Amino acid sequence: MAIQAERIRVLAGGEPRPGAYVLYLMQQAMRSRHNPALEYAIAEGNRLGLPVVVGFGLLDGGAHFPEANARHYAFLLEGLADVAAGLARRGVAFALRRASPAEAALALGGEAALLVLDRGYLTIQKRWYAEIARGFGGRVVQVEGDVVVPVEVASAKHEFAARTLRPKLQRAWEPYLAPLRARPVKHAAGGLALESDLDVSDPAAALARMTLDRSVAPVRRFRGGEAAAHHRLAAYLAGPFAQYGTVRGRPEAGAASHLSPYLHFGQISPVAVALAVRAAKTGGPEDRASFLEELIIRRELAVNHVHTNPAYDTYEGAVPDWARKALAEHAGDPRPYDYDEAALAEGRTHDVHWNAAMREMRVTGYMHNHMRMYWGKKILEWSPAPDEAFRRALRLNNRYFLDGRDPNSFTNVAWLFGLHDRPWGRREVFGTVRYLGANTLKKFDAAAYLRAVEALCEAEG
Ligand SMILES: Cc1cc2nc3c(=O)[nH]c(=O)nc-3n(C[C@H](O)[C@H](O)[C@H](O)COP(=O)(O)OP(=O)(O)OC[C@H]3O[C@@H](n4cnc5c(N)ncnc54)[C@H](O)[C@@H]3O)c2cc1C
Repeated sequence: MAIQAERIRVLAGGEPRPGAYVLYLMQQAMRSRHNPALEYAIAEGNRLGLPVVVGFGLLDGGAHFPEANARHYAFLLEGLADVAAGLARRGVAFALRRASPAEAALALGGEAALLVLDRGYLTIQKRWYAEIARGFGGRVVQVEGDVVVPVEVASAKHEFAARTLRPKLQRAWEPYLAPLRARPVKHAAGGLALESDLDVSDPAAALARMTLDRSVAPVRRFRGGEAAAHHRLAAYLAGPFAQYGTVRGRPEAGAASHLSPYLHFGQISPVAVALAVRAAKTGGPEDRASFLEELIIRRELAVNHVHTNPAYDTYEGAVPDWARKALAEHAGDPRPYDYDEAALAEGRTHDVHWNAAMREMRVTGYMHNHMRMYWGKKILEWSPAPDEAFRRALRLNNRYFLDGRDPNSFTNVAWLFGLHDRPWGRREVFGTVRYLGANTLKKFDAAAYLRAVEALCEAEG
């Protein structure tokens, strides 16, 4: 199947110039399969009689993502080892530069006939793409591969809630839910002498060579890379998926896919996941519909939010007026508990279930959606002010979750404070913003959840 035209945007026009290769600067879609930007670069290379080079810019910790730490970099480097090996098998070169993505693109771009980009939606990513389009001096094409429905096709405006985006996505998605053929590479890159600044074939050694925050350790629970992602997807569809429709809200039931870290790092394509879910022999219509609701509608609602609201990472910019007003009216209410951020991060509250959720996140890098909602709502309840609660929730989210710093992170943290939601009954601290209390814990086997967290944390050693 060809790459849909709506996925392709020309950021800098003109014909390809004379050059030694087609350069694809990989930034969002860190995979060698089911990657429209890569397939586009290969098709262009074949047409122009040129090999393809995949460039990657990697900066030491903190330079652009202050919350990123050894946990995230370990996962990313495991992914890059897979990428480099997968590309080599296809005859595509891989060159890593210890530089920002924009600097890497421009450094490797001197000999490129054409530059291809993939697409993410965070402000920092948009800045890189603009810098590249300005600085390259030739044709730059961006290919959007980490959403099912291209963001501008889905909606031209900031959507009010899932219910307003859902019909638009459902009307639009069919043509985009199509498999992507891996094109044969006609001009292998074997003859190009391009060294990488960091050898990613041994991810642990590469990690040791980087300067970064090591206070948050890599986890055993998730191994990075497209091979691990596809293995996890296959195992999931063979078993737990069959219960998704009925027990997806139960954190202890094991019905979630745990694919979010792979989706965040672009190690698996959402289209490939959706197609596999549709084709799965297990599960019924309810499981399929429920999973696609989360994977496409909720996930792409988050993309819509960060894409159309540049202030997505601030309380003032991301939380709707009605909710900020309601929270301000209750800013003076006494808090039932008032913890500082260290007490929260270390899971030292009066609430054993909350502490367990925080421990699961801190030690293993993941938490079930149901517990994330409870976890975040309590941060609002137990912090001195809503804007401070927003910053705390976001900092903890992005520091400990492997899937942190994602459009989903910013959007779901803002949801805690009323984004994409409606007013509910008024109560202390929350005003008319939705409250979650002890009842949340009665909807599943909370004791079993505590045992599961204990086992998961023990397995981390
Ligand atoms: C306070 C809070 C913070 C969150 N922070 C993050 C975050 O940092 N990164 C992140 O990826 N998700 C975040 N989420 C959304 C959601 O909890 C996770 O995506 C999900 O739990 C990941 O687990 P899974 O892959 O096993 O999900 P599954 O249940 O297997 O779902 C499949 C996929 O659908 C998408 N999805 C599921 N639930 C949601 C949702 N509520 N919103 C948007 N997409 C969804 C994800 O891509 C997920 O991988 C947060 C939710 C809340 C309430």
